[in-house]
Amino acid sequence: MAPAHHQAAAATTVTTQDIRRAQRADGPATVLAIATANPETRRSQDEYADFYFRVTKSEHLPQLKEKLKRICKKSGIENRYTYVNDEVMKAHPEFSDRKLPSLDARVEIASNAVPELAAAAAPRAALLGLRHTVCRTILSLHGCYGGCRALQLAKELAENNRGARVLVACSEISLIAFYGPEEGCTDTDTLVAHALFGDGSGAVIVGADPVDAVERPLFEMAFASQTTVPDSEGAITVQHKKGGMEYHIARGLPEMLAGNIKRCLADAFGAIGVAARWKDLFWAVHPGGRRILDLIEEALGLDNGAMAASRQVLREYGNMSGTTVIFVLNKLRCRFAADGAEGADWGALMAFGPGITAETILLRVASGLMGN
Ligand SMILES: CC(C)(COP(=O)(O)OP(=O)(O)OC[C@H]1O[C@@H](n2cnc3c(N)ncnc32)[C@H](O)[C@@H]1OP(=O)(O)O)[C@@H](O)C(=O)NCCC(=O)NCCSC(=O)CC(=O)O
Repeated sequence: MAPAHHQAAAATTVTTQDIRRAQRADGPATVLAIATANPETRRSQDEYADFYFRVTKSEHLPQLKEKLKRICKKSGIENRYTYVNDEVMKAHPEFSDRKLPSLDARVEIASNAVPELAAAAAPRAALLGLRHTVCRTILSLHGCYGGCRALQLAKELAENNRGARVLVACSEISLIAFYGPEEGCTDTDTLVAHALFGDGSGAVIVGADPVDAVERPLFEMAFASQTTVPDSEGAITVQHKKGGMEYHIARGLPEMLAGNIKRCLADAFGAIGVAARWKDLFWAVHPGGRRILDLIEEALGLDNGAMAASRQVLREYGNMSGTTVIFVLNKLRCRFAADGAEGADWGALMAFGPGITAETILLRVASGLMGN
C-alpha cells in the first residue's frame, strides 16, 4: 500500500466533478420489469357488506349495512384481495372495535404479511438473492402516493449511480385500518374506506442504460414532479391510533382533485417546457375511487377509455393504496405489448395522497414494448 501522502497527491489529480460525472448514468431511468401479487383470499364486492357486518358483529346496524351496499354498488369494484378473513377476525375480535387497543396485534401480523407479500411480487420482477451490502430505503405512511414516490426515488438513484438497478417493492395491507362501523356515526369515512381498499404488492426494477439483449426497457421515466394542492390540508389523513390506523377522506375529494388536476399537470410539464395535449397521452392514474377517475377524465377532456387501465385495476382489485399505480402500469405494459401504443407513446403516471400530494411521472414507451 502507498504511503498516505502519495495517496492524497494522487487524489488531487481527480476532481470531484470527475467523480460525479463518472457516477452519473447517460440515459434516463427506465422501467425494466414489473410484477404484482395479492393475498389468496378474493372477496366479491357484491358480498362484501354481508362479510363486513358479520365479522365485525354489527348486524344490529342495518341502515349502515344498506349504505355500505349502496357505496359498493357504485364503486366500480368487482373483487378485492385481502388478508382479513373469518379466521383473523375470530383470533382478534378486538379488531372490530377501534376503541379497543389492537395496534400491537395488527403490527405483528403486518410485520410478517407486508414483507411476505412484497417478496411474492419481487421475484417475479427480479431473481432475488441480494447482497447484504445492497442499500435499502423504507417508505411508510405515505398513503396512496407512496408507490409513485418510491418510483421517483428509484429514478433519482438510477440516474445518479451508473449501473445501479433499483428494486421498488411496494406492499399494502388494509388490515391495519380494518374495524367495524360505529353506531350513531354520522361521519361515513369508515364505510367508504372499507368499500374501497384492498391488499396487494407490486415490484418494479428501474435502471438507466439498459444492457442490450439482457434487459428489456419498458417505460422511460422522462421527468418526475410533486405538487401540493393548495388549501387541501386535512382532506386525506392517516393516523396510527391504539385501535388501528384511522382514515379521513374528505367528501369533496373527487371534486378537489379534478379542480386542481390541470394545475398539477401544468406544474409538471411547465417545468420542462413541454406543452402536451392531454388527449395525446396515455394515462396511468391512481384509481382512488370511480368518481375520481370520472371527474379527472372530464376535467382533462379525455376520451372515455383513456383511463381503461386504471378502471380495470379498480374493478379487479380495488384501491390498493400506494401499490395501485404499479398494477396500472403493469396493465398498460400488457396492453401495449399485445396491441401497441396506438400512437400514444408518451404518458403520465399520477398518484394522489395525504397532503394533498399529487405526484406525476412523464413516461415514454421504450423499445422493449414497441414492435413486440
Ligand atoms: C364512494 C363512491 C364510489 C360513491 O359513488 P357515487 O358518488 O357515484 O354515488 P352516490 O352519490 O350515490 O353515493 C353513494 C353513497 O355514498 C355516500 N358518499 C359518497 N362519497 C362519500 C364520502 N366521501 N364520504 C362519505 N360518504 C360518501 C353518498 O352520500 C351516498 O350515500 P346515500 O346512499 O346514503 O345517499 C364515489 O363517490 C367515489 O368513488 N368517491 C371517491 C372515493 C375517494 O375519495 N377515494 C379516495 C380514497 S383515498 C386515496 O385514494 C388516497 C390515499 O388514501 O392516500
